[in-house]
Amino acid sequence: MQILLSSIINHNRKYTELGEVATYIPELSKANKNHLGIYVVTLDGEEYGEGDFDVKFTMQSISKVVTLMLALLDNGPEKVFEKIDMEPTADTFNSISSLETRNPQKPLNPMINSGAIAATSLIYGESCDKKIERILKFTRKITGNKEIGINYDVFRSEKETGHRNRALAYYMRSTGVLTGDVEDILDAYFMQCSIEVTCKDIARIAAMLANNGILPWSGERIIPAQYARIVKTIMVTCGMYDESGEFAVKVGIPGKSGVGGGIMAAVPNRMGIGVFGPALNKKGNSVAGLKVLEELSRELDLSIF
Ligand SMILES: NC(=O)CC[C@H](N)C(=O)O
Repeated sequence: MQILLSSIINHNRKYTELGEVATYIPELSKANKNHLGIYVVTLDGEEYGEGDFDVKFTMQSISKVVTLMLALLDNGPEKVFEKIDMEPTADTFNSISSLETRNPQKPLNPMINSGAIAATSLIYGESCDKKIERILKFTRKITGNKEIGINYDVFRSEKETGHRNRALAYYMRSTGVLTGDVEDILDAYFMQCSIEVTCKDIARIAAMLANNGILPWSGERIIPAQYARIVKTIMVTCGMYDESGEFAVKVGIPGKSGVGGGIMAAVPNRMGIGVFGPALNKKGNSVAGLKVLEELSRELDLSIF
């Protein structure tokens, strides 16, 4: 496995040249576009890291999986899916149009920004501080990494420039999807996106999902198997935004990407994978990260289809 991962990282690094680091959140533009790393956690207890697997990056949209799990634990699936739909979209992750044209009362799914902001609003805790404290605690528990925290430079950068998310949130406030203080909900959303991790951390979250909600290394149940199934299904249909179809065909693993360059992939009953490469394609997914997962899936026959 180590040799395989090393060769995959080495010959896919050239693809980092084909993408660009995100600049719409100014702080993210400081990333090194040539970084590429992978970490694998198998369910029988083996771990492998290659390339830039220990470089820190912010979760960005990968955090949407964490907050969906917590929203499910807090409210149950019925209440969550009364507020947020579970339908894929062919629009971009920050699209506004579908909110009005499809169903003003329901963002399309929890993996795009509108649905994720709604999911964050459902997390128990009357203020941003309370919600984020619980999100951090939950993330530390799943990853086993007590050091996990927020990159406040990225948080401030997004808070200052996140007008599009602000537009989505105020629109949802007007249609009753959100209740309460919109800025406070947005702060919680921007903070969850700014949680700093490495490939290892997201591989561990993926391993728990791959293991149907149980931490493979301790046997501790984090979420019911039914919630793990819901989350993995939504990752398949919506996790790579408007590239989810192509990802399902080429990689075939429940995955979730973020504009920080991370991709988290949960191979049911086999392994959790964390990939990092901040050079992104036009859809906001890691260019070389996709290539790495495509090759690994082919080599180890990981597609669930
Ligand atoms: N695709 C992403 O990773 C988007 C997350 C980012 N924080 C945003 O809201 O725009």
